Amino acid sequence: MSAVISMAGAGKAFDGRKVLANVSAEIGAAEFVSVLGPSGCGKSTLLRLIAGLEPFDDGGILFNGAVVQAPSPDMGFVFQTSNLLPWLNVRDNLLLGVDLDPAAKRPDVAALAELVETLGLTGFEDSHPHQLSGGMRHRVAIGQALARGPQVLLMDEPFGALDALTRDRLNMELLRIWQRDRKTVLLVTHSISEAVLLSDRVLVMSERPGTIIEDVRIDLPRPRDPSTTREDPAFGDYVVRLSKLMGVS
Ligand SMILES: Nc1ncnc2c1ncn2[C@@H]1O[C@H](COP(=O)(O)OP(=O)(O)OP(=O)(O)O)[C@@H](O)[C@H]1O
Repeated sequence: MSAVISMAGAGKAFDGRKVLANVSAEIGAAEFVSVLGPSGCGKSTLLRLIAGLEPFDDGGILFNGAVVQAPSPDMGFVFQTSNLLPWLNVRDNLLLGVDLDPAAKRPDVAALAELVETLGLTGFEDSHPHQLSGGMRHRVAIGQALARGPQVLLMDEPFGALDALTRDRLNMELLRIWQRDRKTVLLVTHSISEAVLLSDRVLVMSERPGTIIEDVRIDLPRPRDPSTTREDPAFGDYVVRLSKLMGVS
């Protein structure tokens, strides 16, 4: 496996308090990896270190073999709360990150139409955020990250605030995009079942200072689908195993 993201003994402290300690893991090309861990263990911080939004203190974090020192256009970031600007329509919101970054390549008309189609937003290009459902707004936020054509998608609890049905739908759309484009995805989630449903591997973190205590490979057949995959007894076994590791069963 050629590592796209490689962490070796990475650590981070804020105001002298250790948040992350000795984090080591490798994430390969086109892998879908989720991160689970107790609240406050440093999951968002870890994603921000990988994204180059925050410097790490100890160890190393490499992206395609180079030390991460600053954000890269090859990494797209989807935050917990979306970054949509209310006065811009869907099209302009999708292009926001590209337009703000002189190094980013603007998708042409055909590529933008394809992105809108992939996101299920065709016909809503001229709508403004207040005219969209919560799920649609989340899809625009994912689209903002995809518009730059990144190799890696870093997602920080992007579906946390959504109802179960919308969450299932967006999970399926995410899997479809991932399967089609073979992107590397690193997803922070609080949902054990979401992590099992989507991932090739689940990294389980300890209490703060967070470190990776388990790397669980999810050997469920693909393509996956919420209803059939959840009926697979192996799915339940993974959920039980991860719940035990998380101390919630
Ligand atoms: N910029 C910062 N300055 C100071 N402390 C910070 C900063 N960012 C995060 N922290 C602290 O680091 C710890 C880890 O925060 P982080 O958001 O990474 O955890 P998390 O695992 O993502 O939490 P949650 O699951 O609740 O979203 C928390 O105690 C938080 O207060």
